[in-house]
Amino acid sequence: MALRAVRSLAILSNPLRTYSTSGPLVNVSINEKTGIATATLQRPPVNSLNLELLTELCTTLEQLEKNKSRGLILTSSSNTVFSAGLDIYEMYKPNMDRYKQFWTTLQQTWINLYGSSYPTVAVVNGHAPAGGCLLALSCEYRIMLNNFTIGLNETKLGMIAPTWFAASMRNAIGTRQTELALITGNLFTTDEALKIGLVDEVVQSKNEALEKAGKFFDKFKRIPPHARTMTKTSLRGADIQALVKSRNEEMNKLTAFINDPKLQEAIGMYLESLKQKQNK
Ligand SMILES: CCCCCCCC/C=C/C=C/CC(=O)SCCNC(=O)CCNC(=O)[C@H](O)C(C)(C)COP(=O)(O)OP(=O)(O)OC[C@H]1O[C@@H](n2cnc3c(N)ncnc32)[C@H](O)[C@@H]1OP(=O)(O)O
Repeated sequence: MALRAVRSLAILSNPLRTYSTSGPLVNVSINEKTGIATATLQRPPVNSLNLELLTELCTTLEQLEKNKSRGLILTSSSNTVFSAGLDIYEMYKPNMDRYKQFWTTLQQTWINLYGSSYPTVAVVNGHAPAGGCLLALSCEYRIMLNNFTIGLNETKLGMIAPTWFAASMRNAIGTRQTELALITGNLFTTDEALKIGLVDEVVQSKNEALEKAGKFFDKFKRIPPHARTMTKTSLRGADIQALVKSRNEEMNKLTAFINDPKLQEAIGMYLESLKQKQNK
């Protein structure tokens, strides 16, 4: 908490620096006038989160923190998919060293995004199942385009959403709605998501979403950054600490979980069903 406060106070005195962390899978641009960064996921066809994409995103978030960013918009280069969630191939017959690196990077990406000192907006311009929903939930504000779906659907895949996925959803929609959403693995339509507060605004176009995102950032023009950050930390810090404490234990459980032959069979069948869908 104290460190974050010191960092936040530094924001008041340091001029904004420009920098570039763009990579092949995450394009980063900075609006020179506002200092707001836009990170665009660009891993066709569905921005599934593999180790390489997560590593780039994680590094981008670290750089934004280091450079005292004014804010971040997280969005997708696809017109139909924000992110299809974790790359299922990272969990299918995995190489265990890579699998461990993959989960460690996912955990760190979440810590960096959910706990960022700078304001964050997800412009959800397409479907956002599972890990895609997690990324959106990790931001402070979600603006979604109409006619897509969003949710933590892990139970439908025979998996369990880790506790920090659940905590991120609870932070947005409360315990009751989270329990219902998780046990049913529901994917919400945009309008349903708006109704329960899973997203904050629904818009018709990406331009409109970007305009609304600008209005969200404007709210902080007259708020001292250290007060903003400390308030966010007081609300989200416990969720982050819980993961930090249980990281190793979670990795052991995840390792045992993924090596279960029945789960591997189920994942194989799910991948097949996704392929079949394309052939129809
Ligand atoms: C404490 C310890 C215990 C806890 C245990 C925890 C256990 C582990 C927890 C797991 C958590 C998992 C979270 C996840 O994120 S799992 C991923 C879930 N994602 C999904 O179910 C989404 C699947 N995809 C879709 O529904 C659609 O693709 C959609 C996003 C709606 C886009 O549809 P469309 O535009 O029609 O595209 P296609 O379906 O045709 O897909 C195009 C190609 O992309 C491939 N694809 C899709 N999704 C994924 C994915 N997530 N990973 C890898 N690949 C994916 C799809 O197969 C097509 O491939 P191809 O062209 O080769 O046929």
